Amino acid sequence: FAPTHTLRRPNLRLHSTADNEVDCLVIGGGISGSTLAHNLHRSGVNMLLTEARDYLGGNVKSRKEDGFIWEEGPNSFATQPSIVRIAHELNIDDQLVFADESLPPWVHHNGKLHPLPKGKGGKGPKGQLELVFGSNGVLKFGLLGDLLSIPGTIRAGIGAFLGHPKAPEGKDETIREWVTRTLGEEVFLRCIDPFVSGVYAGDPETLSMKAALGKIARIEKYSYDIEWNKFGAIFYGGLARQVELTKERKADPPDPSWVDFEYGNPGSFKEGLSTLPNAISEGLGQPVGVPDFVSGSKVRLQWKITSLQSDSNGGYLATYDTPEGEKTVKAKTVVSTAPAHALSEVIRPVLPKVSSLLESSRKVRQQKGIYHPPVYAVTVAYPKKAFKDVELANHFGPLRDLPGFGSLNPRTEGVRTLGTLWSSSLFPGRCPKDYNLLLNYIGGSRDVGIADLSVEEVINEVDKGCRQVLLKEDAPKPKVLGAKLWPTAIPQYEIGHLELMEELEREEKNTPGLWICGNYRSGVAFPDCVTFGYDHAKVVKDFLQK
Ligand SMILES: Cc1cc2nc3c(=O)[nH]c(=O)nc-3n(C[C@H](O)[C@H](O)[C@H](O)COP(=O)(O)OP(=O)(O)OC[C@H]3O[C@@H](n4cnc5c(N)ncnc54)[C@H](O)[C@@H]3O)c2cc1C
Ligand SMILES: C=Cc1c2[nH]c(c1C)Cc1[nH]c(c(CCC(=O)O)c1C)Cc1[nH]c(c(C)c1CCC(=O)O)Cc1[nH]c(c(C)c1C=C)C2
Repeated sequence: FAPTHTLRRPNLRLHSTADNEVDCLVIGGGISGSTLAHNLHRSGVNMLLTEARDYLGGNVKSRKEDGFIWEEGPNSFATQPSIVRIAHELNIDDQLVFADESLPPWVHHNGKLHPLPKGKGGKGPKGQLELVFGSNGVLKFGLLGDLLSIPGTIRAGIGAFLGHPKAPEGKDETIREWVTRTLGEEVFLRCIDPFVSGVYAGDPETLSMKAALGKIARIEKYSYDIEWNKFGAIFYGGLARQVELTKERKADPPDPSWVDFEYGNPGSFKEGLSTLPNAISEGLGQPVGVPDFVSGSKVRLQWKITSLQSDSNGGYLATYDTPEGEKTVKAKTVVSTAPAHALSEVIRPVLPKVSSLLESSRKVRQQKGIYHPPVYAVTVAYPKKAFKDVELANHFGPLRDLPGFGSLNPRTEGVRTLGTLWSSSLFPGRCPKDYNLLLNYIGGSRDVGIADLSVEEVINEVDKGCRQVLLKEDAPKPKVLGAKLWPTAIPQYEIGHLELMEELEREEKNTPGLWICGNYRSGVAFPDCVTFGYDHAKVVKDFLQK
């Protein structure tokens, strides 16, 4: 094929042949890229998966040591069919573990823990209105302990059952604006603010409601769509969403050969989430723990893409920095799943406009691009006897048993840690019996200074937070298992995000066979990434067949 070179890169090597030639090149071996590669390979596409790090999984990284199993990145997934399907295909379905569905998330308020409502089987809090969003966009109504005051409950009740002011025409509302308009300030501060921390580590004053919590934002539209409700009372929208969801699930039921699962139930694998990318790696011919070139493998580790250009045959030529020096790959189609901030320079030759749209997609705030704040994941263990001697509300039992998903700290409560996952309560075998294992997330959009602290300082902050919420005053120092900084952790779907994505889609039409994807486009949740891998493989296959 014809040599490719541009004036912008005078030092570019001229290639008479590429080191590899494939039908589909996948850039980035996180959960999005590896599941895509698995599906492409399975459907017979000649593909290559390239990853800058020395392992597959991206920010999914499970560790095991001294009788403890813990996660450095995501903790669990809300189970969806795409996960059960891929586990079945990879023959790791016997490794799947699901948490007890009735374990609620708790919110720390006024020195006490308050349970948030859970789906079926939960011991529903008693006393006040329960009004909480599930991430699938279903509003759960019921009774909510004493987390809300009586005026707060009345305000939420009016918004939920009677109606609320309409959104200003055409405005991209922030999460804070949307929630205070529909349900009031108190629901925002005590329920939604911590929920936003627990998903985006984000700032509800800059996140776009439609972009970040689109499924929930749509319940307002559903409520207006219902003829007999003219005031937007979102309860009816919640019902409409539930009906829609039930229809969707009936239309596409799980395969009878898959293991039984409950939609949305927190899940993982016995040895942690890395089980999935590890199984994909093995399936693609790259043994786990071997970062070097393996003959016949469909994976290249430690390959960092530096440039992507069009070639004269309508395909693409990718250049990589690798341990063996510069390498090139010629591909009919290319899918990038690398983070936006890693990609903007790479795609400048093919998509200059998208390149500048994504230009500042990193740690700097208030610029173009997609903001990715830093988050520390700190795993610590304390002996069970170090936990406060208190009984939890709603007959959940003693705090030391940690009967829950975890605890969230609203920004109003003076605890720096955003939230603590009660890892050893969720899945079996995560730590010795006399310990509780806690995964703490600290930092995020509202606390970017966390990245400037020393590891010891971060661990001290986490220990202090655990003492404020969970531990006795005389609790011993924790056993620290891991403290991992993700400098650009989770893409923030801020005001203007949807417009940016629309522009990306328009520009992408100029480069057939090249797709710029990732968790900043198809959703940040682990199951969203797995579903993307399944859906996008079909898009690539269709394109290649045409
Ligand atoms: C701390 C944390 C906790 C989370 N908790 C949860 C949770 O509990 N549940 C949940 O559902 N979701 C959670 N998430 C979100 C979810 O884990 C992520 O959205 C998901 O793992 C992203 O996968 P990805 O493949 O899209 O991106 P990534 O994992 O970022 O993968 C992108 C890959 O591209 C590679 N790359 C970068 N530059 C280049 C280059 N130049 N050349 C080649 N490769 C390159 C990177 O090394 C990386 O492996 C969490 C995320 C974080 C950070
Ligand atoms: C406090 C900080 C964080 C906690 N988790 C995350 C952060 C930043 C990251 C995260 N957690 C979830 C997602 C996916 C979102 C989705 O749409 O499903 C992300 C990006 C999952 C999640 N987190 C909470 C719930 C209820 C869920 C969905 C269920 C599941 O995946 O099993 C709430 C929650 N997050 C954290 C805590 C301590 C907590 C509740 C107590 C930590």
